[in-house]
Amino acid sequence: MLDKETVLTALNTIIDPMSGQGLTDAGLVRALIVSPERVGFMLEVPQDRVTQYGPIRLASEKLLAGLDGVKKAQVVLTAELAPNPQPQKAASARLSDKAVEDSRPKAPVAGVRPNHVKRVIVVGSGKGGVGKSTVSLGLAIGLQQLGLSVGFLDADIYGPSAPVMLGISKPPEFGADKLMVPPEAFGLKVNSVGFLVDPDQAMIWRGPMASQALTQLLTQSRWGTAEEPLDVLVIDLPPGTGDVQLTLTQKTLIDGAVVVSTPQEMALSDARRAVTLFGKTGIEVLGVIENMAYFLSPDGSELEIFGRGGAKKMAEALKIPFLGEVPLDPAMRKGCDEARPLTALEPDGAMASRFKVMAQKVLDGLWK
Ligand SMILES: Nc1ncnc2c1ncn2[C@@H]1O[C@H](COP(=O)(O)OP(=O)(O)OP(=O)(O)O)[C@@H](O)[C@H]1O
Repeated sequence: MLDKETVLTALNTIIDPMSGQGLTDAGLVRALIVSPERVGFMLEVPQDRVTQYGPIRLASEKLLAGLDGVKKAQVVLTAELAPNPQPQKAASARLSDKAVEDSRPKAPVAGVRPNHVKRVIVVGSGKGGVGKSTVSLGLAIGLQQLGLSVGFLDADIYGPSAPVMLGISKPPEFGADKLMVPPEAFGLKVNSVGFLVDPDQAMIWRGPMASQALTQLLTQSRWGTAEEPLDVLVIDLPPGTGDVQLTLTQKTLIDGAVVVSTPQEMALSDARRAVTLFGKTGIEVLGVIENMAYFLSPDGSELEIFGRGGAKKMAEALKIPFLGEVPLDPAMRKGCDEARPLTALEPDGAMASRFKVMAQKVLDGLWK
């Protein structure tokens, strides 16, 4: 089986035109993924040099494709972080149908990206209790298992769950730079509104107070450094489409959103509202996930307890990607309650594979 060392050594034979060093030594090989399905990395270069590196991208892809045992090679050319503030991404061409006008990303919104974070995604749901936090965490772990550095911000003021799901009891400490240092759990950098306040108090926060606390968690946490920026920050939003979600999505430069729903019509109509909210704030919806799609019974049959397929149909109707379904799995519930996330503990298990596939789709949407 091919390993990362071999790939890095091979890539070092390609010379970076700027530094004269091999690509690996020059630090240009980022987010390297070596899996049985594919080998790939992000070639991260200064913004004004992107065109110059086109041939290097092609040469790297060709080299990877020629390595023994590689089925698919993919090199994504990306510009280094620009200073804040940056304009929000332009509207997506995919949401063009008149019928889904409301869910289209509108005019670009200026927002601030947290320092040293390359991409920010939000995970939302219209309705509470659909498993948004469970799915957000699964996606964050999936992205990390694909080789990225990942942060997880639990912004759910109505029910912060990261401290319990990940077993973190101590709030973050402050560094010399007066920034919060997010504690690490299962390879993720984690911060949560639950570390700042008693959850019972958070429930009764008025909109502006809650928004301010969330902005603080976002911008005053040391997610990454200039030398080691964070690849992706996953934000678990509070359920619904109220002021808090609106303010957060307007003030922050967000690269994409994922919407979680269960199959029932009630949950779906709320999920549609969440898609609309993202559209209004100029955020591209990277996809929809159907949680609790079915229950796999011990005899192997798939029981569709809440119905199945509604989220996929909704995604098709709104012309947004469907990322996949997550079955009801008691081991998943138990893992969350006991701070033993199933997909982190069983990285080769069926549930982890499912989340890796969805994380890959998110990744493809973020770095297209
Ligand atoms: N696919 C699943 N299989 C089994 N249990 C699940 C699954 N998804 C979520 N759960 C369980 O359902 C409960 C609610 O999930 P979670 O807290 O993730 O929902 P939420 O949408 O974030 O809720 P809230 O809106 O209250 O923040 C939790 O006990 C969780 O472990």
